[in-house]
Parts: sequence; C-alpha cells; structure tokens
Amino acid sequence: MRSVNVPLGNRSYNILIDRNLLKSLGSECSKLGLGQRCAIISDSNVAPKFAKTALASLKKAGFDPVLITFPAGESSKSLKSVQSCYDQLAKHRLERKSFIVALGGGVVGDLAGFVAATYLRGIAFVQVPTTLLSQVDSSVGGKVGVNLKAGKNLVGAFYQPRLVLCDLDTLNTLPLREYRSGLAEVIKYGIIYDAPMFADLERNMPKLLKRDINALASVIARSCEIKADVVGQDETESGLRAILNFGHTIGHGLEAISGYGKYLHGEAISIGQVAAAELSAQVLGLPREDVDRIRKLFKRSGLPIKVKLNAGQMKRLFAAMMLDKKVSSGEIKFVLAEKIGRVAFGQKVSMDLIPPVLKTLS
Ligand SMILES: NC(=O)c1ccc[n+]([C@@H]2O[C@H](COP(=O)([O-])OP(=O)(O)OC[C@H]3O[C@@H](n4cnc5c(N)ncnc54)[C@H](O)[C@@H]3O)[C@@H](O)[C@H]2O)c1
Ligand SMILES: O=C(O)C(=O)C[C@@H](O)[C@H](O)[C@H](O)COP(=O)(O)O
Ligand SMILES: [Zn+2]
Repeated sequence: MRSVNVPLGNRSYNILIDRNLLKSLGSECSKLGLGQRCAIISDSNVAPKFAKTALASLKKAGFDPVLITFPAGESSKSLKSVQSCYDQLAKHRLERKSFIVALGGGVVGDLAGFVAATYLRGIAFVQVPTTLLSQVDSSVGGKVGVNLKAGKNLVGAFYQPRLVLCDLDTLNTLPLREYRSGLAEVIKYGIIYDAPMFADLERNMPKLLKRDINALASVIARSCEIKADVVGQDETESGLRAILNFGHTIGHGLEAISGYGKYLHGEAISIGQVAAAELSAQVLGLPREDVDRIRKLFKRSGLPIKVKLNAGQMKRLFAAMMLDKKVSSGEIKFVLAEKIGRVAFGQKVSMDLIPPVLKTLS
C-alpha cells in the first residue's frame, strides 16, 4: 500500500492507494473516531458497481450506513442536487458526529464534500474516488462545490476530507473516455511541478493507456504527493495553489459555454492547457520545443487539443472566463509556464492575445 499525507496541522489526513481497498473502508473509518451513522453519497453508475462492497465493509466495522444516489454526470453538480442530499440526510437523521462517504468521481466528491461542509454546519467526510481524475486530483485538497449556469464551481468551500481511499481496482470499469480525462490532470502535474514526471509520462504513456497497474500506482501516488505539497503550503489559494489551475481559465470557460455537456472536465482542460502553453510562449517565452512536447503528450493520450469557436462563442467564452476565481480588479490572472516543470501564477495577459492563440488550436 502507498500512503501520502496531506500536511495541514490537526486537519492532516492520509491518501491510501492500493488494490482491493474498498473492502477496508469500514476498518479505515474506524480509526477516525467518527459516529456510527453515516451516508454513502454516490451516483447512478457507481452505486450499482461498488456500493454493496462499501456498505458491507462499513456494517462489518459496526457503522450504520445509508445510501443516497443521484443521476451520474456533470449536470448533477448543482444546488438542486445539494438540496436533495440535505433532504435525505435529514430524513435519515444524520447527526453532528455522523459522516459522509463520497463514493464516485469528481462530481460525487465535489457535491458530497459541499454537502458535508454545510449540513449541520459541517460533518466529517471521507473520499473514495473511483475515477482516475478523482484519484489524482479532486479527492485531495478540499475544494468542494457545485456549478452555476454562469460558471464552474462558483459555489463552494474549502473543506478537507478525513481520509482518501483510492482503490486501484475500481478503475477497471472506467470507460476509456473518462480514463483519458483523468490523464489531463496527471499531465498537468508534470507541466506545473515536475519535469522528470513529464518525461516519464512521455515514456510510459503506452503502459498508462493499457492501465498497467504499477505505472498507474506510481502516477497516482506522485500526483497526490504534488497536490499534497501545494495544498499544504497554500490551502485556500492565496497564491501558490493557483498553479493547480493551469489551463483551467479557458477550460472551465469551454465547459460553461457548452452547457456542461460537450466536454468532460479533462477534455476541456486539455484544450485549455495547450492554449495556456501557446500563451506562455508569447508572454513568458516558453520554448517552442516545450509547447510541442505538451501538445504531443495530450494528443498521444487521446485527448482533444483542437477547438473552433465562432464570434458568438468567443464572446460567451470571454464572459465565462471573467467569472474565473483568479480574476482580480476585473483582470484575469493566468497561470503560465516558463518551461516544463515550472509555472508562474498571477500573470496579466491582454485579452487581445486569446483569439489568435485559440486560432492556433483550430
Ligand atoms: N475539487 C477539485 O479539486 C477538483 C479537481 C479536478 C476536477 N474536479 C471536478 O471533478 C469533476 C470531474 O470528475 P470526474 O472526471 O471523476 O467525473 P465524474 O464524477 O462525472 O465521473 C465520470 C463518469 O464515470 C462514472 N464512473 C465513476 N467511477 C466509475 C467507475 N469506477 N467505473 C465506471 N464508471 C465510473 C461516473 O458515474 C461518471 O459517469 C468535474 O466537476 C471537475 O470540475 C474537482
Ligand atoms: O485543487 C485545486 O486548487 C485545483 O485548481 C484543481 C483543479 O484541477 C480543479 O479542476 C478545481 O476544481 C478547480 O477549482 P476552481 O477553484 O478553479 O473552481
Ligand atoms: Zn481540474
């Protein structure tokens, strides 16, 4: 078993990474000093696959779990779903010492985490991520929340889980498109923090695409180490944490203007990161060779790197980008790369540069 600690003083927690871990959910939760009553929050794809094992494990360890599900998909990451979860938690009489288990991908984790952060003014929660994206990124670091029509993640909180349990075996049933989506966040870590990791990904992409278990375990652990290191230094994004947002200003904008239906998160930020790389070349002199390596790695992962927007869509994209949380005094602050492995945050960029940059992706 691999274990990564997220260092946040008395709110520190571990990320456990191994095969066949779901069976240990109950025994791991027993170590946390939580109440007996708990709710698994999951979605309509994940619950039929994994809820039975999770419920049995919790019961065996003496917990009293109930299961709450909602329809799978990004459109469920909404205030409407939050309300429905609150109603069901009240119906099942969860108490202050009760806890929530988020069983699923990033949509489940972000939504269930927000519900945990706010129900009874906050009850404990445990993340059990079942997608690659959620194992390498969304289950770690405590950003929880939901979307508004106007923009991604506009309502939320910073609220840390008590434990993250990544069962590698759950990834076996993940559809290929979803798996690739997770690779976009993995590649991000190489670009923002770890040039040798980026080079390893270039070498090992064929193995990763075959879901080779050793390659996967290493990549998940390294991604979690990087995220834990960044979050440990800047939990609430007063500065450094913004680097985790590389490629997200344009990526989130694309998700919002397409009504959260066209692109998966990883697909949108694949395009966003290629655009950010092109922008970095112009603003920070990111070497052309690095831009090309970035483009090529996303492409080899099977992720989209092209986008074509008409004038109306470009206008809507700009409006969505202005709702980015990195906007300050009406100006978007970008995360840009100086070279692979090193980025700078808080970069002012003239909006005039965006349409020509997106043109290079058409
Ligand atoms: N909080 C954060 O720090 C953070 C970081 C990155 C992304 N996010 C958010 O995460 C969300 C994307 O997460 P995601 O990519 O996990 O999407 P998701 O939760 O929608 O899961 C993807 C799809 O796979 C299904 N699924 C999940 N696990 C499965 C499994 N093991 N087998 C078969 N099917 C399975 C789901 O039902 C869903 O249909 C976005 O909303 C994004 O904004 C949050
Ligand atoms: O954890 C972070 O910080 C991130 O930015 C991780 C991102 O991959 C993730 O998509 C996050 O949800 C974006 O947050 P937001 O603050 O830009 O909404
Ligand atoms: Zn992301």
